[in-house]
Amino acid sequence: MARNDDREDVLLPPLFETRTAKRRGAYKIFCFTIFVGIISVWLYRFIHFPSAAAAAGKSTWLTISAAEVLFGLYWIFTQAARLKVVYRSPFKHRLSHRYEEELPLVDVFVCTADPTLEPPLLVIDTILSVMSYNYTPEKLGIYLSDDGCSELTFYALVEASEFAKRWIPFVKKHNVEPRAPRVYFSREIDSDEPDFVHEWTIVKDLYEDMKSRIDSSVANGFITDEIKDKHKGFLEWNSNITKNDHHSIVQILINGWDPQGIFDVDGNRLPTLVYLSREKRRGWQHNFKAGSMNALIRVSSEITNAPIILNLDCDMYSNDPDAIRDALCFFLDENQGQQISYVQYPQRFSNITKNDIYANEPRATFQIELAGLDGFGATLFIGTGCFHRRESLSGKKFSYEDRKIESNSVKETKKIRSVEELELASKTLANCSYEKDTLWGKEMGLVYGYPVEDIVTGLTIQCRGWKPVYYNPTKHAFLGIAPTTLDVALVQFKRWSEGLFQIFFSEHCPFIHGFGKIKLGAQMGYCIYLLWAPFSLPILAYVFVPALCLLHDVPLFPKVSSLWFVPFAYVFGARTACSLIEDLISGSTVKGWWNLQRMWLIRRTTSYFFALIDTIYKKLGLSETSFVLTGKVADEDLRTRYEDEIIEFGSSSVMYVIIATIAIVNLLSLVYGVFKNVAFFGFDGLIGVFTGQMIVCGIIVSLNLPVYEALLLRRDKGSIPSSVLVKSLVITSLACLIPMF
Ligand SMILES: O=c1ccn([C@@H]2O[C@H](COP(=O)(O)OP(=O)(O)O[C@H]3O[C@H](CO)[C@@H](O)[C@H](O)[C@H]3O)[C@@H](O)[C@H]2O)c(=O)[nH]1
Ligand SMILES: [Mn+2]
Repeated sequence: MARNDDREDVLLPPLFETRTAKRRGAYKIFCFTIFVGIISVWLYRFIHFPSAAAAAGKSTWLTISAAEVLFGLYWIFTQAARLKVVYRSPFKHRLSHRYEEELPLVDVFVCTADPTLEPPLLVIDTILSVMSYNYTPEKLGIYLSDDGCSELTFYALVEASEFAKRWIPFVKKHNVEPRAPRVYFSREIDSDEPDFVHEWTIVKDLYEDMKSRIDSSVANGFITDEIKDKHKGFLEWNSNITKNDHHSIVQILINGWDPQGIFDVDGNRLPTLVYLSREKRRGWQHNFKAGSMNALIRVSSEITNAPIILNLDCDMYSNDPDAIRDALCFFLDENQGQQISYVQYPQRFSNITKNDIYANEPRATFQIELAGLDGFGATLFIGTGCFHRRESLSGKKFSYEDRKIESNSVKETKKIRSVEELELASKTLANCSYEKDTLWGKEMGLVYGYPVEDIVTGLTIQCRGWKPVYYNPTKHAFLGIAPTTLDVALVQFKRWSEGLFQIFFSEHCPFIHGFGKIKLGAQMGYCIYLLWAPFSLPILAYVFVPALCLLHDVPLFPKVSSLWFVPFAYVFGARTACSLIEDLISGSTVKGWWNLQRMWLIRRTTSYFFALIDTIYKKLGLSETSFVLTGKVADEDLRTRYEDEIIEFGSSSVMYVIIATIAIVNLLSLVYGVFKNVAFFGFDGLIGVFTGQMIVCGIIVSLNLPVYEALLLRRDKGSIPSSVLVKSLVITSLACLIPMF
């Protein structure tokens, strides 16, 4: 990104603006009142510690007090992310005006790993959407990394490179969106102008033809010889190749700089398009997505070497053809741009239902928390939808001195080397042995050793002095596919919470690694996420202890008439109201908020808890890090239920046993508590010494209504199998026998 030094930088209006959220003063006062409430709760627990003669047991009291102390501390962390919320807005017209001719090269990395879970058609939809950016094609390099080493995926990419010749001129001429053909053609035609309709029909037919060719290859599971003859790339595959054992494959499908190269039907150039499948061998660590990103960084440096890199998961199509320009406003801003290492967009999805049944798009997190971390210069890197400065991704420390080294021209060597030479040279860079005894995965590229390579990499980049930014535009820049079953959603959260907790427990712990390098607020902000797994314990305590104590007539909370009841009620009420308001102003619905509360309860008691256990296992060396891929396809029957917002259980996962047990224990206690207390004391019983526990059970029961339904009423494939019901009834009976002391 060469800067023209003749320009009077200081006089130029900035390319982006940063606004700090207003009314933070009032919020701080409100926070303070909650804080006082929390302290009072702690104080109550301390002062009223049961004496030997008291009805309440010491251990239960201790457990619940510990849970409350942890909740309070966690709440403090969440407030760190709310102290300085900032919003960014780029000015892309200024960018075009000032830099149009000298805009930098941009490389786009798309990662895929499995042709079944991530169907090739889905992958090329993403590829085609980024190929059609409103950006000079010569300046775009698109790379697909295929960790599945699948001939089918490669074939789909070959087809896409052909289809692009028709697709790109069509979308650019008519300015249609979204530029992902699968999504675009699944919608109604958006104009009745004859010329357009004509062209639309032609392109759609081409798309349908391509789709059926790809679909039938996928259905066959192999590529016919007739197809194989059409591209030399297929020669790379032989019968010995498996997903986990194969040589490096690099195929440059479109060489965007070759004068005799490939042009679209209007005679315009097409972006460079490269297929990569890094070498895999038994006995070598492949490091999941981080490994593939690092291979991409090296291979692309040999071919296009763009100073800016956009990285996307294979299901994240580009929904805004101008997204590159928005992002460049940050990097090219004369005053602040130099220190910006990456521009992260929130992870949005195309298949979210109105009330987001699995809470896949946590609105307040996107709108407030991540923006709050940005305020501390600690924007999280969340793995996809992120523009990077190649330098910062390659391990460089930020310094003001050597800031003018970036280039915006195609690597000189590239122009004199043939495609074959380039392919040969880059293959070596994707070999297993290449990284041996190097700093890759440690100080260079994405960091290895964690299933959440993104968060830890972002943290190390910040610790090297860079200041990433978070940008949350109204028009979603990228749209992915969110899990549509509870199982998949919970497994995903298990991977995340496990990976996050591993970071906390490693040399990369923000308090250690970030000490003196990032702000304290940022370190605390990171912990909101890194501590998900251990925070399953206080929640588990809170869903079981009050309920079981109620069953055993052991009181845990102050009487309603006591003054001590006030802090409990206030902290709970104020926090609930606050989270509801935050979600509503961030665009959620009341039902969406309620669904989020249910998902929090479920995740914390299942995914996070299992993650905690597995982390301990790993620390003891009993198991290895794994990466369970998130499925991106759903069958018809399931899709209808998803669209109707009915939770899909449909397996007998142990996680469901926990969910069902919690639901049953609390229902039982609530019924017992209400009957017993009303029977003895009438209305006074309802507002007596057990009120607090009845409220806790009541809330858990109401969050679990869909669980009872799935356990008892539903008969569809998504209901909870009766084996789960039986197991949880057994556990419930045992739990009820535990003495509460
Ligand atoms: O060995 C692997 C495993 C995964 N992937 C790719 O990584 C991406 C993310 O995998 P997915 O199964 O979709 O996981 P998600 O939970 O949806 O991913 C989120 O969480 C990951 C970290 O756990 C981040 O890497 C992702 O960017 C982020 O979207 C996909 O494109 C995969 O193809 C690889 O390339 N190689
Ligand atoms: Mn994903």
